[in-house]
Amino acid sequence: MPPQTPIPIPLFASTQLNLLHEEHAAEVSSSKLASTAATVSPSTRRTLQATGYALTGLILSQCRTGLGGRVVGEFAPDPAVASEESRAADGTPRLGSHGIRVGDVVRVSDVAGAGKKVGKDKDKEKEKDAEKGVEGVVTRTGDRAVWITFGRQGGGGMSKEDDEAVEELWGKKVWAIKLANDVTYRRMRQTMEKMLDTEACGPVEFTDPTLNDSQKEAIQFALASRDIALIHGPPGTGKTHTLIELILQLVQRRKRVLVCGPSNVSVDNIVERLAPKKVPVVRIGHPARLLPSVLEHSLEVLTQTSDAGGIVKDIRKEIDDKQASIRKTRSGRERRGIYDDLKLLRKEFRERESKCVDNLVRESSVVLATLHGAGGHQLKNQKFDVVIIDEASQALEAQCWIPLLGAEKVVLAGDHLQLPPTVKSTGQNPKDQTSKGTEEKTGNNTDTETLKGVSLEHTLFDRLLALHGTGVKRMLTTQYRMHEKIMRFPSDELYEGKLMASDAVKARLLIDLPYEVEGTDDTQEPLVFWDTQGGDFPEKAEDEISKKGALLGDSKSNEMEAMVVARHVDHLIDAGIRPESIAVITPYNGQLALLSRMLREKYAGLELGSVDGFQGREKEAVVVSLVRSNAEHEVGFLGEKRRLNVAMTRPKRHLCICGDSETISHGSSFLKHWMDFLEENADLRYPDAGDLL
Ligand SMILES: Nc1ncnc2c1ncn2[C@@H]1O[C@H](COP(=O)(O)OP(=O)(O)OP(=O)(O)O)[C@@H](O)[C@H]1O
Repeated sequence: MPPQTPIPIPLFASTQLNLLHEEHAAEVSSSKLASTAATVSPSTRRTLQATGYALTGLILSQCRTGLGGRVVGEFAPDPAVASEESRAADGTPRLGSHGIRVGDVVRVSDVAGAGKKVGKDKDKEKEKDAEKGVEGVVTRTGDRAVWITFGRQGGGGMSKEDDEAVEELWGKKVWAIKLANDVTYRRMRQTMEKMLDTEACGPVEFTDPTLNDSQKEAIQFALASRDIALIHGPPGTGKTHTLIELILQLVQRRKRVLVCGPSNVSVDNIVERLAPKKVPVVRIGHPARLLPSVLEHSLEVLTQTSDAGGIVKDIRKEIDDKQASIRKTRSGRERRGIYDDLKLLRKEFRERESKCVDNLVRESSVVLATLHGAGGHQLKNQKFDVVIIDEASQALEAQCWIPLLGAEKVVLAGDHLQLPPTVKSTGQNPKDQTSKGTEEKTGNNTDTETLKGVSLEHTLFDRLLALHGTGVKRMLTTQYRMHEKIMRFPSDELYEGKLMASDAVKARLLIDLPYEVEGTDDTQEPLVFWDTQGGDFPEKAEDEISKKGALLGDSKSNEMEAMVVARHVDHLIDAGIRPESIAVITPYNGQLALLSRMLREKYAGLELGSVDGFQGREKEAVVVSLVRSNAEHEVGFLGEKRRLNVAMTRPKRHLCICGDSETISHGSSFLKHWMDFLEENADLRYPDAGDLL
């Protein structure tokens, strides 16, 4: 696949089909007008001419017999109605501008009776007469005439009726109107449908009975697509779950699949879930970086353990023995001889190993690697029918192209409404860099987004969506993580209200956890908002220092708000919630440092992290500290809705937001909606600054 992706054929074909349908409908409506020609007034006929549908004010000036015995009629402007301006210098009338072209199917009929008011029955008769007209194909157009060939399209010559109908036209004022060209339309449609006849994925027998409808549809869509399919998986909707079934379906269809992800964890996650399905898989990558649970599938381990690895094992032993024999040899000449042997053995070893690796990879229908790893020597010259990229909206576009070059078809799974890959300053055009702190730069602020108009944060997933529209993707719509109330806002605001909470999770509360939890205001409430508005919880600018002591830029913190967070955590823990079921997240490193000082030692197991770092994770209860509270109503990179989306979609049973609604609601319309939503739907609480101190 070249880097500049051409429009995928199915998409092209389906778009063309839609356009053809519209075109055909327009043509049909104009031909309907033709069938009511008797009631078409001269002015309507002129309008039809002006819009390219008709040619009026004609007379039949000549007739001759053309190929196949068909009659070719020459139609010239009626000299009686042609205006002075429309005449040539010698006085011959000209046709004037019109939209009738060679190849158009037209009906030529008598204009007599047009525009006359007649009784209902007579009206119908006139319509019938007019319908009689005669159909033909425009075979030539000129300045002073058009030539229309009559007779059936597709062979058969002239019928008696056609002959008579043409005969009738002599001496009459006639007009020609374009008809819906059914033959041409049908041919074009058939061609487009053939292009759409993707791989005829046929009925799919799903191996996993738990798949929901949107997951099944996404799988069918991906199987049927010829070159590109995007699977859009909002938080907790089972992207990976869906990909596993897709891989199994592809294997059943004897397709060779390369599965990639931006990180080792993302790839291992799939290996782990695929392995129990008894599909032979090979995981490429350094064993030291793989999860222990997937090691047995690693290429390096397989080279030693599989049958194919036997030939390598033998020679390895020979090398070891030779090496040992060096020590026992005194004679220099003998030693040199052994060294020579060793050299040859090592060469042989490398050759055998590379052959073994090659065979192992070649024989496995599912190969897994990170995007980066897919560029390694093991996959050189390997061809795959389908490349699947999980977490594609977390990967840089350039990375995605590593496995894609040479791929026939790609399936990308991701969610472009969560955060894109983190791009440090190295990825940015120096001209675009501002004096702002690092945190504000890694966000998607408009001033940091561009790299001479191109942003590294703009992923392939984004680009394909922008290029081809939503027709190229299918969205998974049932989520298996959040309580219904936690899901509501992100669903309505970002996912067109299409998310549904599965029955298993939609009403789950902390109090229902499988260990003893006390029923409190918090453990029985999925959504809490501690609103710090009023100016008593002001933010503070903080220098952010790197581990090596360098000044990275400024961050923000909010000590009073941190106390609200800490108190909420205290309450959760007092009610029996285990620290490991809780996460405290914040977009600002300054605040994270502060919260860590307050909570890390107090509650071992409690997770503290940045919003960005928590993407892809989940917890039973999540407390979010928004930090920003200032008279200027500045919200910094809280303005990035994908960051807020990540923050608010991490919890399963309880989400607690701490922030200043006054400052935050001024940040963007998204933030305003969110604050309004929380005010109406959350358990709204106002902390007392005096109480906390
Ligand atoms: N059809 C289903 N029926 C029941 N549970 C499901 C179904 N699909 C997914 N799940 C569950 O939903 C959870 C999330 O699934 P998975 O890890 O595949 O989602 P994901 O979209 O890759 O996750 P993330 O949102 O973290 O990217 C898992 O616990 C999985 O078992």
